[in-house]
Amino acid sequence: MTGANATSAGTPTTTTDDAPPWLRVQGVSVTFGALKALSDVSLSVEPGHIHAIIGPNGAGKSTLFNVISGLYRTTAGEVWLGDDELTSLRPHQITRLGLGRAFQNIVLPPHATVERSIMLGRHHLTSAGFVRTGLRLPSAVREQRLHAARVREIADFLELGDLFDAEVSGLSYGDRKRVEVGRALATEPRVLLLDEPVAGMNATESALMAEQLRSIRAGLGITILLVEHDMAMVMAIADRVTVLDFGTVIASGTPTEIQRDPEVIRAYLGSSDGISEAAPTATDLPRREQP
Ligand SMILES: Nc1ncnc2c1ncn2[C@@H]1O[C@H](COP(=O)(O)OP(=O)(O)OP(=O)(O)O)[C@@H](O)[C@H]1O
Repeated sequence: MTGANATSAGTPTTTTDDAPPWLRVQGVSVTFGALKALSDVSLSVEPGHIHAIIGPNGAGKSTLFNVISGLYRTTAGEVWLGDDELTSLRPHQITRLGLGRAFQNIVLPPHATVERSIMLGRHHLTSAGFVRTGLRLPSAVREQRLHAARVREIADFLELGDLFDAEVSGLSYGDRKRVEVGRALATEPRVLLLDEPVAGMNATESALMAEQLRSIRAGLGITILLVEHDMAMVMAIADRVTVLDFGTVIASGTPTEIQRDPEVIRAYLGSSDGISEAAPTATDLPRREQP
């Protein structure tokens, strides 16, 4: 597979042995009983972009992420990563193809250290089995060293180096979220899915996360697809934005285009009446609660 390589320097690098893949969602529908959570949703995520999915509560954003990462099955439609169809694959197979995901609710074991937590992301890359590792065979030891070096690089890259041996349970919320991003980066993704990366963070933590997402894109060449309710963050870092409402795509474009789109304003506010130059833009929009 492609992805980032361990180097002796502190900054991880990315191999360039093949072109970065497009992520394509084509005509995806998902139903839960009578509920249509997604209806004929299509979008393309360009390599090297930060692409945001936004929409009011219940719009289908998490369902879409769960489809892309193999946790939910589609009723119709397809998902492709480059030339690989993901639609019927299992999550670990999708991870192997280069699609990593950081979850909104942190699932890291509380007593694990930062090092152990990031290492969890490398499980599928470990070929040395339990017995070889236990016997400390040279090949297994070599492999362990490479993984350890890579984990160290990722921690340093995310400015978690000083916390390397600390237990995750003792970290601030923002640091724990960054460890979760580190775990996802350790899977060596070509495309990284981030589920509300700044939810619950204070302003300083959000600013650091935004800066690090830009670095992940620019420094590692990793495409980012994120779901986020924090509009200021989305408008500041996204190249493209896709807006979902009631399971359908109602708009797609640059942040500036999306902020002015009457359909988007209507979706968030419930009405487009009276939209004018002075009307609120999507940056100011409140969440619409589902009935
Ligand atoms: N496993 C499930 N079983 C039944 N209904 C579900 C399931 N997952 C999601 N839904 C429903 O599908 C619709 C879309 O939910 P989803 O969580 O994808 O929205 P969302 O845009 O992520 O919302 P939020 O911003 O509140 O997280 C909702 O009506 C939700 O109740």
